[in-house]
Amino acid sequence: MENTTTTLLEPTYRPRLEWNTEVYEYLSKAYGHQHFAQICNALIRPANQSCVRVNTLETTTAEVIRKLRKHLLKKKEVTEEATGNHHTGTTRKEDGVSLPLTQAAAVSSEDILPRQQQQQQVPAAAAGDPKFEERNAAECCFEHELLKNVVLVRGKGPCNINYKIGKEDNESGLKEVVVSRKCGEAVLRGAHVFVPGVLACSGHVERGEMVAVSVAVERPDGAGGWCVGVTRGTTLSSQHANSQFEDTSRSGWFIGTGRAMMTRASLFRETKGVAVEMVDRVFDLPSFNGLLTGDIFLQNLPSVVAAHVLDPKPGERILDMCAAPGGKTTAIAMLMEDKGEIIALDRSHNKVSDIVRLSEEMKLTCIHAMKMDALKSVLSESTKIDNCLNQPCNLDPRQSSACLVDKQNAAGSRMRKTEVQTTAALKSSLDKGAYASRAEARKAARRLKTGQNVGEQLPPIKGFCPRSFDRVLLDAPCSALGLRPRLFAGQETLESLRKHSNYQRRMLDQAVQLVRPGGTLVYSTCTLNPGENEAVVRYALDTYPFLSLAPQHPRIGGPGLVGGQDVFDGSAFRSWLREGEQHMVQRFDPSGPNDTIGFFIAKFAVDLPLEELAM
Ligand SMILES: C[S@@+](CC[C@H](N)C(=O)[O-])C[C@H]1O[C@@H](n2cnc3c(N)ncnc32)[C@H](O)[C@@H]1O
Repeated sequence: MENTTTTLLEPTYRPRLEWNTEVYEYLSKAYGHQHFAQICNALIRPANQSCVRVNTLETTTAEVIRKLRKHLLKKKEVTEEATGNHHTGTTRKEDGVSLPLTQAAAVSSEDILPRQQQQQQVPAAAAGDPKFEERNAAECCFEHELLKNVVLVRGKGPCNINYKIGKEDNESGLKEVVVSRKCGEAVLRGAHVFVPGVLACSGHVERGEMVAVSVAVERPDGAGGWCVGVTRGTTLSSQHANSQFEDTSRSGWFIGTGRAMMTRASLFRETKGVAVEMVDRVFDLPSFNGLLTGDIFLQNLPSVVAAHVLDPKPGERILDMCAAPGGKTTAIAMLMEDKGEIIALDRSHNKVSDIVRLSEEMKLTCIHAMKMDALKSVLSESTKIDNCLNQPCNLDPRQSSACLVDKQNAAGSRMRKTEVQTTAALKSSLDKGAYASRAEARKAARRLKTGQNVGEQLPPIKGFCPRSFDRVLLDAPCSALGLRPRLFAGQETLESLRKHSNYQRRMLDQAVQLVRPGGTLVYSTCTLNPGENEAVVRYALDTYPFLSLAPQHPRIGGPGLVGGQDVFDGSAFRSWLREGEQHMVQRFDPSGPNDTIGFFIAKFAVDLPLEELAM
């Protein structure tokens, strides 16, 4: 395996995005070399605005904006106090966007402004003027022009950070903490450094001491693989000092400075807690941790769009096939005003708990989370006959709720905590005329009444009747190559991309069966790979003639890719969209004007299968 690197040169943020060479060539060809280079440059940085979805059932967008603006003003005061940086009277132009003063203010006058970036003088009267600051907070936090339940909060970056604070008598400047890639990506999104994320640290770091924070990212190991180069517990010696990291071959990337919250020894002894509280960041995005819990949810804009595109209506029955942690599920529930039923599946037990927790936090009651393999979510003919009180489940898709069954296996199933929700789903489904035995119905009702849920036996839900949902969302597991910030992309090979694509087709095979005629199926991913996007749409349209692409509202993303590409040694030519189809899908380009993650949405209208129309 060979590896390929794409480099972005910034004064102190010099990420190099590593790719498997074949994947790099495949994507470069798909997008064109220049466009793909732009995409890579966008991937290594976070989007410069955070997207907050409002729980409109509990509060209003205006109220959230008011509270967030207040929070931003307070945060600015705290940051200035911590850094000792007050208004410098200069503003900067970053990436062609002129930033308001507050966005540039966290960088001291000593910091180098990015090369070739414009400086402007700002009237001194503005400095510290509360009205001016309020106006800036207002400009940084506003309602999305198309999505009334979305608030955008602007950040800033990349900023140059002064790593040599107090260096007069100490040439190497700050001591250093090196964190894992996952931790680094979280810090770039606005988090602090938590103990498990710390890999290495300079000797003799004391509590309260300022440190430079870098990320250890995989590099080619010379044998076709990758290595990180730092193991947990490493003591950084003077040869690791930050000045050494400033050449492009360094193993870590600077992402900011912060205050150590514990000594070096505690950093590696403790198992949890904040290790470094970030003070100055290369990308300064507001942290929403613990803020307005239950009233807001931090979510990527395209994910909110996907929920809107599904267009769920109050009272409908929706299936979210791959739902954890529940971001889109809860967005759908709010659009349904919490009326109707959403079955939210995930194959991971722990992740189902996340859906339950989020639903409870947002006070949503129409969501029934359950552990199920979406690849086996359609009941087979034999199971239907055995378990649906001998009634055909698909006579009236609007009535045919979950077929809650398999008596044979019921005895062996021990219920776990999160399956409390499943019991609720069972009762709810029964209330709505689901097909299950009377004995099971009585048992489920008794369990709910007596509160004897945990530890009790529960008949496992084996699947759903064909055509039993008004709408299905398949937010498929994917290579996630659109997620940002992404500091490493080398884990995917052509072979792994092919596997994702095949998995998605198998899921889609299930999804199409579960939508009622006249219903809607939405397919989405957070990857850039056309093999998991346009090629899956092509497969769906070619395999199921009763599917057609449906218009999407709102339309915020760009068009899909037309044509195809011969990959996988020429053994499989993957066709994408045909001319005219590209405007029916939405593709979110990380390097595009919306500055979002890479994302893809296709919406299908489901008609009656042709053979049934002929009957
Ligand atoms: C892209 S994530 C879903 C994100 C979610 N829709 C949201 O908006 O929060 C894909 C999810 O699919 C789940 N998954 C993968 N294979 C699955 C399967 N066979 N059945 C059910 N869930 C599956 C994964 O556990 C993962 O949580």
